[in-house]
Formats: sequence, structure tokens, C-alpha cells
Amino acid sequence: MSNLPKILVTGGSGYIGSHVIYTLQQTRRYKVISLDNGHNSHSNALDRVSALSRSELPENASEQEIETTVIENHSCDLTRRDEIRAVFEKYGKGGIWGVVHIAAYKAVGESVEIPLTYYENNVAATLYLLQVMNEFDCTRIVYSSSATVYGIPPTIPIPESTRLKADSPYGKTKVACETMIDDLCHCAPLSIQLYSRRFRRAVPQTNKSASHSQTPTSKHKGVRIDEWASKGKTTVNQRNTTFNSNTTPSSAAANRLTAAGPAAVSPNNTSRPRAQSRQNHSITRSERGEQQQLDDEFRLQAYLLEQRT
Ligand SMILES: O=c1ccn([C@@H]2O[C@H](COP(=O)(O)OP(=O)(O)O[C@H]3O[C@H](CO)[C@@H](O)[C@H](O)[C@H]3O)[C@@H](O)[C@H]2O)c(=O)[nH]1
Repeated sequence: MSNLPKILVTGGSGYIGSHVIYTLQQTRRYKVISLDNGHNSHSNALDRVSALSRSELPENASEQEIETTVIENHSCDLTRRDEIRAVFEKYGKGGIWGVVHIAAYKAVGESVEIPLTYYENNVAATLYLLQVMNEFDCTRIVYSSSATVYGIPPTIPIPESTRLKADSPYGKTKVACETMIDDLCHCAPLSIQLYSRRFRRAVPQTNKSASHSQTPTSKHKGVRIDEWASKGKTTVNQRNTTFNSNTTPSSAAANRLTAAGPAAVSPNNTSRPRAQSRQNHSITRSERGEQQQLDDEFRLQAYLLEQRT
């Protein structure tokens, strides 16, 4: 096994996850482990990300640099603590350097219909993940939250100081997870390192879906992504970043994604959420410029995490 620090990305085959992995690979300093149950994605997205990263290596790339382009992919149900534990056991205590937790159910409308499923999948799963991280001395986490934690915000762009007032079960699961992780930071102020990001997606009006019912209208040219970071009780970094509408995750997604395959879950099954059309989150060379700003964000996060080690 390589000596590279290992970063586990949950929801690695999904839209944000595949971009995070690509960005991590561009640093050529990490070994990426993806954990995804395929609910809303195809694992071949990871193959494409790997291939792209490999194609960008210099001719004289070292073995270690080549190794950074290889993704270890695990299929895992995050609502099963034993399944999460099995993945961590493979790498041993301290074997996973940090976690980027992205996997979640994310359809606002659907969360109103089956709230308990959302609480189980988003909140219980996050609890189990944190418990297993604790068992294996893994203390770094980047949490993918959502701007739905603000409900209907009084102003846009949304200042980070805006009160949290989620009005959907989905948004409330994100508030619950942020709260849980924040409490953990307070109880172990010197050891837990956290970044939480509240993503807000922009999609064209014609492309609205239940999961994006909180997206800004087209008159909002900029999309604010508020981020806060804390080490224990201390907020160590606070920034606001405005992405213009050409560089938002969803506008890049609109170009990138091709619907592939049937929904993973039968619509008749009301206890499990419907997969949004399962998508191929492949990244192509021509799209790299579009996501540069997003990449820089994640690079900065990885850098900040390292500085605080
Ligand atoms: O229990 C689950 C649920 C989902 N997934 C996977 O997680 C990924 C989620 O990706 P996608 O559905 O493309 O969603 P993103 O747009 O990447 O959504 C992310 O971005 C949201 C903010 O917009 C966050 O709130 C969510 O946590 C996060 O899933 C997919 O690959 C799913 O297969 C799992 O592995 N396990």
C-alpha cells in the first residue's frame, strides 16, 4: 500500500464528489478512496476522472504520482455502521487521513414525503460515520452541507451570519448534521478538524427539479457559497466566495451530465427515495476551465487542513 495520505470521499461518484476527487488528484498528494452506494450515480464516473487525471501527469511522473490517480472504490451503505467499519478496517487505525462527507439524499420535495428515510440516511449515516471515524482515530472531516439550512433567506447573496431556518426535512437533516459535528468539535476542541460548506446550486429555470427548488432565479447572476470552518471552539477561517453563473456546479453539470440508465429505485417503493435520473458525472478536458474556481476552493481547503495538522 502507498504512503500517500488517504482521503475518503463519501458520495464520490456523484456530482460534487467526482469533482472533489478530481481536484484532490490534481494535487498529486493524496490517495483517494471513494465510498458510494450508487443510488444516484455510476461508478464509471470514477473511471473517467481517473483517466483524465492520468492523462494530465507529466511524462516523468513518479510511481507515487501515478498512484494518486487510482481511486479505490467501495460500495457501502452508510446506514450500516458495520459496512462503514469494514472499509475503515481495511486501512487500520489512523489509516484514513481525512473524510469528505458528501453522500446524502438531496431532493427537497421528496424529503417532505418520506422524512424518516431522509433522517435515517442523512443524519443517522453521518452519526455512524463519525462514530467509526472516532474508532479509527480519523479526526478530519469536510462536511458537504447545503444552503437549504437557511430556508428562504432574507437576502441574496446569503451572508454566513444568516440564521438557520431550514423549512424542509432535507434542510433540517443538514442542520442536524452541522449541529452534531459542531458539538463534537466542542467536546474535543483540540483534535477534531472540520470544514463545513453550504452549497447552493444554480440551475436554469427550465431545469428545475424537486431537489433544486431553492435555487435562485436567473436574475441572480452570482451564487454565494458561504463557508465556515472551526477547529474546536475557534473559527479559524471565514470567507465568502461568489461564483458567477458560468462556474456554478450545476451549470457545469448541465453541460457535463448525460442521463444514463433507469432510476435505481422503483417509484412504487415509497420507503426508499427515488434516484434522480442516474447520471454520468464525467469530466472532460474542455470543461476543466469552467470548474477551475471550484477546484481552487477545494485545493485551498486541503491546504488549510494540512497547515493545521
Ligand atoms: O445514502 C447514500 C446516498 C447517496 N449516495 C451517493 O452520494 C452521491 C451524491 O451525489 P449527487 O446525488 O450527485 O449529489 P450532489 O449534487 O453531489 O449533492 C451533494 O450536494 C448537496 C448540496 O447541493 C449536498 O447537500 C449533498 O450532501 C450532496 O449529496 C451519489 O453518488 C449517490 O449515489 C450514497 O453513496 N449513499
